[in-house]
Formats: sequence, C-alpha cells, structure tokens
Amino acid sequence: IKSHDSPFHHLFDTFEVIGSGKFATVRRCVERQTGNEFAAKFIRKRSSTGRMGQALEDINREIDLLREIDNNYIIKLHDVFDCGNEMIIVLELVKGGELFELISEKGCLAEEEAVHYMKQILMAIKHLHDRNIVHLDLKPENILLSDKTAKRIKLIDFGISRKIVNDLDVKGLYGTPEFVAPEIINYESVNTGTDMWAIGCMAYILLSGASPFLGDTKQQTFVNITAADYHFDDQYFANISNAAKDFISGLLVKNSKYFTNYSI
Ligand SMILES: Cc1ccnnc1
Repeated sequence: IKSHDSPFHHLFDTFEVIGSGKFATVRRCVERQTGNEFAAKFIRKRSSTGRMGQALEDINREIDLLREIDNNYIIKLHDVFDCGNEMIIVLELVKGGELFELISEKGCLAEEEAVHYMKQILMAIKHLHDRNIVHLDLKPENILLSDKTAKRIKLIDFGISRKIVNDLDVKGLYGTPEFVAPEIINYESVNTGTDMWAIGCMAYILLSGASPFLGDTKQQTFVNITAADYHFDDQYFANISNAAKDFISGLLVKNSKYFTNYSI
C-alpha cells in the first residue's frame, strides 16, 4: 500500500457518514474500478499555525501500525491518500454496527455469548501485544461486528495506539475515562497491562451491562479507578460463574504489567 498521487475522488465514490471522531469522519465509499465497498477515514491535518486537525506525526503513526497488523479480528488497511489538508485512510468496511449497540439493545449478554466475543477480542489483542503494539482505547464502541449472524468482531481505531519500546514508553493522559487504567490517570508509563485493564472493564460490561468504575462525574470515575474500587453487584452478577468473575478480577489489577495472560 503506498500513498497515491492520483486523487482519491477519481478512484472512489463516497456515501453516508458511518463514524466520526475528533478530527476524523468515516464514510462508506465504493472503489469505482472494482465496485468494492470500503470505509474511508478522512482525517484533517493540523496546519503549521492552527490547533485544529491531527498532527501528521500521529496520523502517520496510525497508518504505520495499521500496515504492520494482519489479523482477522482487526480492521484491515486497504489504501492511503494524501489529499492536501487531509489524509484519507481507506479501510475494510464493517457493517454489523458496534458491540456497544448490541449491549445497549440486549442489556447484557448471556455468559456463553460474552465468552464468544471475549475470545476474539483476546486474539486481536494478543496479535497486537506480540508486536509490542498497545491499543490504548479499547472500549465496546471500538469493537465492530463484521456481520450480526456470524458474531465476528473487528477491532478499530488505532488513533492513539503506540509501539511500546522496552515497556516504559509513552506517557500522557488519553483514552476514554471510563476505561483508562490507573497508570494513565497517575501519569505513569503505559504497557500491555493498560489494555488488559480495559479488557477487564469490557468483560464486566458484556456480562452485566453495568460499567465497573463509571461515576457521576469524570473525577469520580478517576477516583474509583485509581482505588481499583469496583464490586460484583449481585443485582447483575448473581447468575454469573465464578470463572467469569475470576477472569475479570485477574484483569482489574493495578500495575498489572506482570499479570498479562491470554488463556483463551
Ligand atoms: C466505522 C468503520 C470503520 C471501519 N470500517 N467500517 C466502519
């Protein structure tokens, strides 16, 4: 995949918006030559003077990570176009909606269905961690369903993902408050355990529909996280297996860089 000089709009027709973020909009598009559908992520570049838009360094980091990844449970990169004041990343189109929507509809999932999704999420994360890549924004909104019948997931959005070099690499507050690990809040270094913490949060949510640390304010959520203060409310967990609770407890461990395991 190389970044083209032939303009994106000669090769693709673009259609409805299917996702949007801070500096990016994702639209369904069709490659004229083949008729194949893709998701085109339009990212505004930050100008030398402005503050709007994403820094080129960050856009290129996301692209380089996507080029390196090749896993059935992670979104595939198709092409990249540099179009002046925006970069266009052409990605595999995933049509089954967000796992988040599924939980919102159903309240929570039956344990065997939650296990089915967690296995796929763990295989995607193992693929990343084996390459020293940490996602850093794992949450149900970033898990899409490739199609509702097959219950296959695709992990998306590597906008804040990083390469971890000798473990003590990146600092800086980011991620979504509800899912960030204590080391993010305490401005300590992140590591693969940072993703495992978020996986623990997602497992808790899939099984109960409740969010383990969510407070009434962002500040209260941060207090709950840094104290690792959560519990298995019997209102939701009465019929959940001990194995499932042990799995979650093993992940919601502070500074869990020494407890990363992928028993699938
Ligand atoms: C939102 C989105 C991103 C990538 N592929 N399909 C949909």
